[in-house]
Amino acid sequence: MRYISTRGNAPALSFSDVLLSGLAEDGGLYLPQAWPEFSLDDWRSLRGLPYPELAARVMAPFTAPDIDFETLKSLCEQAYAGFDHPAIVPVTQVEDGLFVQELFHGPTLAFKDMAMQVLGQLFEHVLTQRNDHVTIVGATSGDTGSAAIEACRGRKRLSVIILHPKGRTSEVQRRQMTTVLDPNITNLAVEGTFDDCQDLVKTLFADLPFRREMNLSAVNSINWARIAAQIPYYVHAALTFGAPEREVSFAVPTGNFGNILAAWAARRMGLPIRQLCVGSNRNDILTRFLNANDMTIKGVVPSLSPSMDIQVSSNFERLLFELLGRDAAACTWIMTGFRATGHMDVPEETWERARSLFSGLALDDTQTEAEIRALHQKSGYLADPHSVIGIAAGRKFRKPGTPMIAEATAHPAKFPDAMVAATGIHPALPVHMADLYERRERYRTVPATPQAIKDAVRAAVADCNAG
Ligand SMILES: Cc1ncc(COP(=O)(O)O)c(C=O)c1O
Ligand SMILES: N[C@@H](CCOP(=O)(O)O)C(=O)O
Repeated sequence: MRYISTRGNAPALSFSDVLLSGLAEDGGLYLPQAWPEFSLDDWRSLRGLPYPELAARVMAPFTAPDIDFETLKSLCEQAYAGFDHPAIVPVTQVEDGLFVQELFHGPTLAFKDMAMQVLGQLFEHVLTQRNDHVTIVGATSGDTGSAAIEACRGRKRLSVIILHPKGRTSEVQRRQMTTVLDPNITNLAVEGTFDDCQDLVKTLFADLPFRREMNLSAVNSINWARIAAQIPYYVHAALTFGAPEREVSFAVPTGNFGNILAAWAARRMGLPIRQLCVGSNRNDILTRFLNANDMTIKGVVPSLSPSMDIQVSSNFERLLFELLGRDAAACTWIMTGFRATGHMDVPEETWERARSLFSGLALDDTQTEAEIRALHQKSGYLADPHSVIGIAAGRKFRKPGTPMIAEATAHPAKFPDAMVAATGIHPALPVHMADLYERRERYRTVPATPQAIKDAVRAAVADCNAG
């Protein structure tokens, strides 16, 4: 498979090159040159497979010919070996016609592990083949960072620098990152929001001399490999409910638009998905867009679901490119205008196309807390402040006869304060994290300027080489 940029001005690359480069050199995001399409029989042949094999079969068209199927299968088996549930992505019913697929059974208790554990294996495999080293610079609002750190710690061919917004993650999320002391891991607490962190990462990638000097790579969902590894769980859930003979719908708590874009990709590959429901918190730009074609940045406000405190949803660009009929010039024009003005001018017919498939619901903190409490009282299910927003969106938009599957993206133990406030229950951390509050932390606070981040990246790589 070859990949093209949404901005149309970067060379087409193979999977391995896309994995290592992350963002396209023209500032765009990579997408497959042609979408693989699975036949009804292809979908049926995946039924009953162990999750790692299913994941490899779904990802294989994206990674070929660079990675052969047996290698990919073995990498997926290693990636999911440490998950604490035999089904990897178990599904539970919470209400009539409303189900929850739990994506938080990996080492850092969030859905990011689903892709990041695979990425860790892929990086190791490709870099060993090429005898190369990359510097990963990533931005996190709380979960990507720890998942990336866990997947990459101790790997000699990777230096990892993670930017988190200072004081805007939960304490568990911060400690999951800052207590990892391996020499190839650096944590930067940035004086700004997640959007600032993400923008700084993109600025570093746009500085081509720096990018080449440091051999920069990405672990955020701007890296296509992340999206590719998030598609299989939608396939797994749909097959469980009778696909391809029966349609299903999904509801996804959404921030950077990566998770729900993976669901859209599964649909584009032929999986019968009826509706895609976006759940937002007070940072409701996506819901405002879907409801009123109002994609205007209003500034990020802290919420009970910090990982979704995002206003610039990077992966929306991939959807936009597709909805525009892959018109890279139009996509570039709209994205450049968005960056300059903070308002995205989406043509009416493009918006209508988005609305025909996606619906959006936003909950503020009071509503989120009430939803956690009500769901727990009615069904006994304890959902974290992110997952519950997806569940509420699923309930609102569910159509009779079509199962609605809401994605549970984080374990409630990552957000104890919100859980106690809503239910009085303090969910326990798993045994491997039981001493998290006693572990030593290491991070540096930096201003939100490109120069400060560049200096910190150079210093981190030099330290790593010296160590
Ligand atoms: C727990 C949790 N839920 C939801 C989201 C939003 O997912 P996405 O950014 O893929 O839209 C995130 C962060 O990305 C998250 O960490
Ligand atoms: N919510 C994320 C933000 C980054 O999203 P990504 O999927 O693009 O890595 C986080 O928890 O860091």
